[in-house]
Amino acid sequence: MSSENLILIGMPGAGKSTVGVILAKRLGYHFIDTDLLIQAQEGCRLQDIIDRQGLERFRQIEEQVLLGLETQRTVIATGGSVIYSRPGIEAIKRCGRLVYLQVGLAELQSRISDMGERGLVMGAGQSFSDLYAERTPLYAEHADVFVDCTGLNTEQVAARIEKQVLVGQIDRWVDMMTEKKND
Ligand SMILES: Nc1ncnc2c1ncn2[C@@H]1O[C@H](COP(=O)(O)OP(=O)(O)O)[C@@H](O)[C@H]1O
Ligand SMILES: O=C(O)C1=C[C@@H](OP(=O)(O)O)[C@@H](O)[C@H](O)C1
Ligand SMILES: [Mg+2]
Repeated sequence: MSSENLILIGMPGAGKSTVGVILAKRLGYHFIDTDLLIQAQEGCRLQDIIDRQGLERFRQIEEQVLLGLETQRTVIATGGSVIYSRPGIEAIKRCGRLVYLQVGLAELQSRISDMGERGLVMGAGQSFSDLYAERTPLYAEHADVFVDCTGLNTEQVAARIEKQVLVGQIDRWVDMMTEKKND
């Protein structure tokens, strides 16, 4: 594994926080969760920020935390709403590879029981399935690695990410060597 960071993206409930820490242990990497960085900085829960200061302010705070990331050899679990910030996405792209945890809508819904307390960045009148439809193409647009998590437990997802990231690195190395040979 190289020294770059691995950044987990995807819908709320996809397993970014849970799998992230398992993956970090497997790789011997550090682990950070940008949601926890926000909570530590603001001294309250995400839901409290949204309730007291609104969605727009939450998004600004999240963007500022993404822009301030300075880590190496770290698995970074992001919040599902990072995808709305162009500068935020550019910042995390500079940090490492974006790994998209793909989980179907029904599976996500079965995992998220605390929708009203989870602090989701969701417009008035928007349903979870609206959010899924809106965001899925955005995650896909920015992902470097796509991980199909269907039917896998957390350990299996972590193992799949590790394998796919490694294969991606070998592919990139082979491409580089081929380009050099053809120069
Ligand atoms: N692969 C999985 N299989 C079953 N449950 C999972 C899996 N990944 C995560 N979960 C569960 O789904 C819920 C949301 O996981 P979490 O890591 O908080 O997701 P995220 O950080 O992407 O919002 C948690 O209860 C977690 O235990
Ligand atoms: O997708 C969202 O709108 C959000 C997801 C949360 O993180 P998880 O994706 O880890 O649940 C958290 O960042 C915030 O409450 C907003
Ligand atoms: Mg999370």
